[in-house]
Amino acid sequence: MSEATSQISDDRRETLPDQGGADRPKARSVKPLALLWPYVRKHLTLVFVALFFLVVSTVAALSIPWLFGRAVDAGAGGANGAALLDTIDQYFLYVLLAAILMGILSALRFYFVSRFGERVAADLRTDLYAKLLSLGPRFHAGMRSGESVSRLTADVTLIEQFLGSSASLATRTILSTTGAIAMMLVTNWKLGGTLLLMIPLAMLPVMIIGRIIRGASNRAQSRLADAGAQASEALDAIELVQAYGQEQRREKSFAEAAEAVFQAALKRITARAFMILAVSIMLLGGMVGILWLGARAVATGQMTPGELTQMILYAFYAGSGFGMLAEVWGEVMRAAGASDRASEILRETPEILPPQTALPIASSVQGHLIFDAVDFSYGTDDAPALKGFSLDVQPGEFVALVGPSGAGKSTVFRLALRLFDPQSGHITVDGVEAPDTDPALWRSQFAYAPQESALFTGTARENIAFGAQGGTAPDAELIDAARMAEAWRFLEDRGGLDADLGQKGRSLSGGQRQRVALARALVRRAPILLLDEATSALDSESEGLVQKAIAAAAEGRTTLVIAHRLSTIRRADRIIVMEDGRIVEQGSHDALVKKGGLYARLAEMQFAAEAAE
Ligand SMILES: Nc1ncnc2c1ncn2[C@@H]1O[C@H](COP(=O)(O)OP(=O)(O)OP(=O)(O)O)[C@@H](O)[C@H]1O
Repeated sequence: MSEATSQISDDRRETLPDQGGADRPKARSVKPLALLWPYVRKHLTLVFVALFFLVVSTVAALSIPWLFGRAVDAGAGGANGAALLDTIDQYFLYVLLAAILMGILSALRFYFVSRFGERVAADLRTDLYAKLLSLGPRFHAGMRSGESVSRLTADVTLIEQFLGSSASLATRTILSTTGAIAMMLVTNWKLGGTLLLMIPLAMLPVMIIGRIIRGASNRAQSRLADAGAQASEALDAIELVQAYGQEQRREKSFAEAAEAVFQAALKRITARAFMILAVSIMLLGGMVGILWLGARAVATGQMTPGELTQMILYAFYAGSGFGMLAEVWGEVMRAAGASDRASEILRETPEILPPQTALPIASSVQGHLIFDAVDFSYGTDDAPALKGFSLDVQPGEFVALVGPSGAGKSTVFRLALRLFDPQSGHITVDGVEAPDTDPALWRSQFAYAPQESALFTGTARENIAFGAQGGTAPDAELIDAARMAEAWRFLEDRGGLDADLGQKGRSLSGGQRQRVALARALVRRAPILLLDEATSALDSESEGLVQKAIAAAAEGRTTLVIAHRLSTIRRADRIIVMEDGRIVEQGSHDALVKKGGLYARLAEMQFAAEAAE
């Protein structure tokens, strides 16, 4: 086959191991590719070097048929004996040199083009992830689960394949096809012209079948992705699946998906078989046709045998070039779709940004947290989650937030942490208003322990140090925090700070996870502690330990707890009872019980059993 095709298969092999993104939607135009320009511009030198080798290697490739033709003509040129052999040797030496040169240039081209693709992909991935991390929960809630990760991985892989392979392949194919066509016309315009008219005709069935194959491939890919998602969801919740005896149903639906993948693949295979048939017939038929027309032209003296040889070789270049362009086009459009999706994220601006001139928060912070007439709703169409919410938490005070589900307790925390900003009202720490300071500095005043004590896969050290300002702290501090949080004893048994907590901390019990999460909050040494107490029942020993840990954590800090346990609530200096986004009652446990309002009712229902123990 022609040089172009063998180079293509080399590049294809390079991209084969990573087929990520084959099921990602294509764009309708190539326009979104322009969005990659800032990344391309950063590496212009690399682009020019790659382009240089691309052009010269293509020219070298195009010279080979011509040299062949000359060699053949030299052989048929009437000279004889030693002179003929000399000429043949000479021409074949040229061909050999051109082939070696082409090999070297192609290798250099491949190196620089691929390096460029990988470079841009790495930059783009880093930027995308940084942007994703900077965007608030509102943005992430609006994204389908897994979609952000797909953009980070599958879409960037498509872009990488485009820049590191398809773009170069397309440019090279356009160059070599145009060159081959020009050379065909130069060699013999009559025969060249006839062949040129035939190429598109011959390509038509290939293109049609190619389209069918691509459609079938895409369907198979998306079926496979569906089946994969289904399988990973079930395997993730394997305990639930087995507990509910859902194995067979899950198996059946996966088997259906697997069958659908097979059916889609069968269509693709059938179309491909026809493609092989069509291509073989056309290739052989085309060759016979060229030879036939060529033989006649040589016989009538319109062409030399060398010119015929070179014509055949150029026709192969042009033919495979057309085929390749049709195939590469799909990849170009897919990459355009990928860059559209990637740039959609890059164009987003975080809701909460530092102000032009950020006010500092005094280093000797007291932890005086004030909510003043705060109104907030999550979306423009959503009912307000907080309505005229005012709360003044004194430095060192321990405040318990209680109220029915959906009352707005977690929302108070989210606003305190500036994950969202309120539509109206003010939130201040030690007199500094939230929007006047850098969000990172603002958040460094808070330590937060969520209800679902989310831990990361890794060691106790990594998980506790996650809370430290700057993300690292000496081991001694981590151990202190773990001790205070009543987590050290069980961690010590598992190897101390090096204890592997398993995937997302799953090798720990609920109560243990909570205490590690508390240790993580404690190591932060922040003046304000936000604690979302776990609702799940703990055995009385764990409960006692968690209570001790909370007491230690609250020591010397302003503490807000979304409280579900009577023991925590009793400890509170003040209980804030919320309902429907407002504070409806506040005071001490005894005073509120006496009042006989919402708190008294909640306490009766929720804490009766607990109090009885
Ligand atoms: N991300 C969100 N988008 C839209 N609405 C939300 C979002 N989070 C919470 N809400 C709504 O805001 C209101 C207050 O929710 P919030 O989570 O603050 O309640 P809560 O008192 O913490 O409840 P629970 O005790 O069940 O955790 C609810 O009506 C809830 O449906």
